[in-house]
Amino acid sequence: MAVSQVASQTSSRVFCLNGDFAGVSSSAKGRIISSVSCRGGAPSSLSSPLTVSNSRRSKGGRKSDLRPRVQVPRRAGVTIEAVIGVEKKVDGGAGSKGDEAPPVKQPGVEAAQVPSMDVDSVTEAELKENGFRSTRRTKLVCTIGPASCAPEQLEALAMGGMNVARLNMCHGTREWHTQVIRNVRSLNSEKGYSVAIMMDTEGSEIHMGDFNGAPSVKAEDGEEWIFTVRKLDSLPERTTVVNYDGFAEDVKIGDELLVDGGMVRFEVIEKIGPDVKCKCTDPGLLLPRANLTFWREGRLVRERNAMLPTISSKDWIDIDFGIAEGVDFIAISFVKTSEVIKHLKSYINARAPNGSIGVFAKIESSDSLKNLEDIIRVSDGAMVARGDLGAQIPLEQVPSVQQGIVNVCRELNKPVIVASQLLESMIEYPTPTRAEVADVSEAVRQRADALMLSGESAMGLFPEKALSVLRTVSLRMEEWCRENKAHASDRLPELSSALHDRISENICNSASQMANRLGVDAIFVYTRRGYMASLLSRSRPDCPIFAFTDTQAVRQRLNLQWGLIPFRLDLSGDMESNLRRTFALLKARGMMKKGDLIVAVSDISTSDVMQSIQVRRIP
Ligand SMILES: Nc1ncnc2c1ncn2[C@@H]1O[C@H](COP(=O)(O)OP(=O)(O)OP(=O)(O)O)[C@@H](O)[C@H]1O
Ligand SMILES: CC(=O)C(=O)O
Ligand SMILES: [K+]
Ligand SMILES: [Mg+2]
Repeated sequence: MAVSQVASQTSSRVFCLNGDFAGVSSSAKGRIISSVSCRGGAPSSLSSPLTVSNSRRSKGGRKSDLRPRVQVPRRAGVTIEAVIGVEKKVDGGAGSKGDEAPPVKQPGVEAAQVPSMDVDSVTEAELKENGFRSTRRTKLVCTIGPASCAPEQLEALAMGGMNVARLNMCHGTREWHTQVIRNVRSLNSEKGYSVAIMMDTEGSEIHMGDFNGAPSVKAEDGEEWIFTVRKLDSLPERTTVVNYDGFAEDVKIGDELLVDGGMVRFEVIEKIGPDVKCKCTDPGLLLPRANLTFWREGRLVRERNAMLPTISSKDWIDIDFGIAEGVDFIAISFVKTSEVIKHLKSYINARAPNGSIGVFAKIESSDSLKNLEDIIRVSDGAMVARGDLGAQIPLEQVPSVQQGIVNVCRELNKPVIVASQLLESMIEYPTPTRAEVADVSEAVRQRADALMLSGESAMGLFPEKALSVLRTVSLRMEEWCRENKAHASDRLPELSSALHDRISENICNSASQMANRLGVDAIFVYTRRGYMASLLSRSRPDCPIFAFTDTQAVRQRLNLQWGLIPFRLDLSGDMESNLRRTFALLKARGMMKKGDLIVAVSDISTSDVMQSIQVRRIP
């Protein structure tokens, strides 16, 4: 389809307010019909014809020293360097309504009229201290447990950069979870953090019980243990309960039982009614409710497990609890097909305002790998749950599968969390192994949206130290990637075939590319549903993305996406007014200063200019 056809079909035109924009040929002055491609052909969509010839970057801090060739003085003293927009014709008029000045208000006055712009207080402090460019792009998730549930422990994690608190419904009582949610919420409201909450379902996995309240129990080599399906109030020594009633019936003598994917191993030696006697063949620490898989003749026994529902009746009760508590994300364990995600999403939509809870698919079974694309397509994001995944597929396949899942998520524009054992040794020790640092770095280099701590923050001795390792390793690797232009040749396939979405996608890809070439300080996006913000995040630009949205739920959900700094702000339909107000508020709070250069895009369209890219210098 030719560009002109596209344009006529949508009554859209591409224009450039400032025809002298650097690098644009003079023949294109005034109207650049082809400057933003609305056509297919993914790779080329990333290489916008807008080549900016005089893009220069200074060494220190990489602040751009690009001077506008023509500065068009505009309203309220704001300098517009360039505007490139896709205009939606509403009334057949030729002019852009964007040129019509809305009522001019002084920035200071507006700031006073709009008292609040909410942004995470830790991010705000980092921005002020280190400047835009050095903010962390990779998001951090902490599993909350006995080592991190008290208000002061949660606050230490929030201060340390926790973006999302994860509650694993395998553990803890309803009261305990309610209290943790309450603690996080009060920290957010009292101290200005914006920690989101993720609920992780138990799923129909087979796991051990608790050990009379002990944090862990050692199983020694050659020891005989009883695995029982009896409901015991108090456990005799070397005994554990198994939560799955069919267990004693299903296992066979000679089967191997793997605890947490092989951290500890047992061999079945005798069946005695509801009890199964096993010998420890690989010693190690047994954690409460550790996951169990059983293997026969070198193969995982899956038939029984496969019969169990992905969402158990207990999970549905937990999900109702999550909806009632207004959690931001629900992660579903042991997803096998896309059907269960679709079903859950319609269940949630019928009970909670549309889209306010993000549904994440945990990829941790071989079934989920078979249906990976379908599952991710219908989910709001995914988790590479390497703990259980490593028990279901050979361990040596986990790294390449991880890279594959991260790639699919990026292609389909879904946030992805890399989880489990990132810093496992830090459960007990204050420093990580070199191999763990390499593993964390690799996930950052793969450009996963988020990294997750499990036992390290839930029941380890050093939750804050573990979080700080994730933070510093992420920052360093992100910097390395930028310095080495490690991702300059990344190609993303086109996401959608619907024209409106393709325009958004091309606008965002081009905006990111312009931002990189111009070396701007930040990209601003004004977005109601967060879609444009996610598209910008997907293109992984060199600078941070400030995402302004008017709903708290969207702001919380953007917390989990790479490179986004979400702000909650009342938005008007007029882009110019949004921009001026944001500049004033950010300057007043010391988060930006005169002369900073930004690229701005928007999907807010109450006026007839739908989507546009602007390059602005802060007045
Ligand atoms: N709410 C909690 N209460 C007590 N202990 C917890 C809690 N949450 C986690 N833990 C402890 O931390 C360990 C690791 O936590 P996590 O929830 O990530 O486990 P996991 O078994 O990897 O996850 P999953 O069950 O989803 O596969 C658990 O084995 C458990 O000992
Ligand atoms: C996080 C999780 O569920 C796993 O790694 O198995
Ligand atoms: K779980
Ligand atoms: Mg798991």
